[in-house]
Amino acid sequence: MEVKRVQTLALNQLNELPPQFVRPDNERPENTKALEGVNVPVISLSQPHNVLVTKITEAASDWGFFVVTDHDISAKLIKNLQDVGQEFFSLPQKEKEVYANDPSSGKFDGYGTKMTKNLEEKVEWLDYYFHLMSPPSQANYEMWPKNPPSYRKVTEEYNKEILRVTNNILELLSEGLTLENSVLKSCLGGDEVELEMKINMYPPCPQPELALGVEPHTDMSALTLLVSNDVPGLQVWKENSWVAVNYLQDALFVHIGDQLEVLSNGRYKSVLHRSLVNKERKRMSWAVFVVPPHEVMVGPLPLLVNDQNPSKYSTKTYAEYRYRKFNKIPQ
Ligand SMILES: O=C(O)CCC(=O)C(=O)O
Ligand SMILES: [Fe+2]
Repeated sequence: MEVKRVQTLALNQLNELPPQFVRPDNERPENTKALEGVNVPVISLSQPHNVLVTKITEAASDWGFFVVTDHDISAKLIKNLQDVGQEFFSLPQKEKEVYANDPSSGKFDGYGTKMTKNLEEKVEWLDYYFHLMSPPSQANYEMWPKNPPSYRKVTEEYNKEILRVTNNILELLSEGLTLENSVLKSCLGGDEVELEMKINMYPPCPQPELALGVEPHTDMSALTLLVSNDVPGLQVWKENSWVAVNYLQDALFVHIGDQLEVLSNGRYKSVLHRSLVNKERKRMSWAVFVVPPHEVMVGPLPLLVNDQNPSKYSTKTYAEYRYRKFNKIPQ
């Protein structure tokens, strides 16, 4: 079935947002404004180890979100990643459609646009590109963009760097639970841990106050590490309000996802977040989801469960978790 892309729709210079994108009153950005004067935690990875563990642990418990600086991923590499992603989305529509995915038949990799499942469900103002990056033995390079030609080289390099930062953050978060620093990584499959890339492309939107880029959700990953272009839009939920995440050049936006909330038995919070869109400018973001292989069982770590802290979550394979989340079946 042919899918109408948001990018194609946006090219028509619409004055009005088509009705399938118009959110109900209580979801509209104009009625759910972000708190002023509150800022998300920003954490430099180059500070003394003990301070770093404390800060990351606090941010993961209080916010489920933090911004990371001094991660040593070069500005040049981030720029290259953004360039190849932008170049892909600038290709003629026909060339992009070659990579079209089809989630309804289990083909998640490729170029996609989320569609309504029923009449009430509103559509998000974005197109995306999704593919597995890591481990290399599992990646299906056929489903990676072949144009621009440097897409693969740049993305493989970014994959290596993001894996290094992921390992570092997982060690710090393990220590924050007073566990050996290797524990969280091994719960996620050790060297088999998977990294998925999702490039989000939010075209300029005629009435951004009525629409959402991505609707409120928590990520089903363990961690998500995201960079965006210089158009702000991400908001995180904190104590009953939205808090806008300011753009910070070359910083990584780190989200705690559902799998770390489960493993930590609720000590770390999977952050509720959403993204807004912009009237004049396109917004783009590059989200890397850190997930366990599908067959890995994930549940609260036995060391964190005792009489005072009974288990709050059931243990199941990541595949089962994912299936339930996609189909909105309670976990
Ligand atoms: O674009 C963003 O900043 C957020 C995207 C997001 O939450 C997601 O892709 O899961
Ligand atoms: Fe997300």
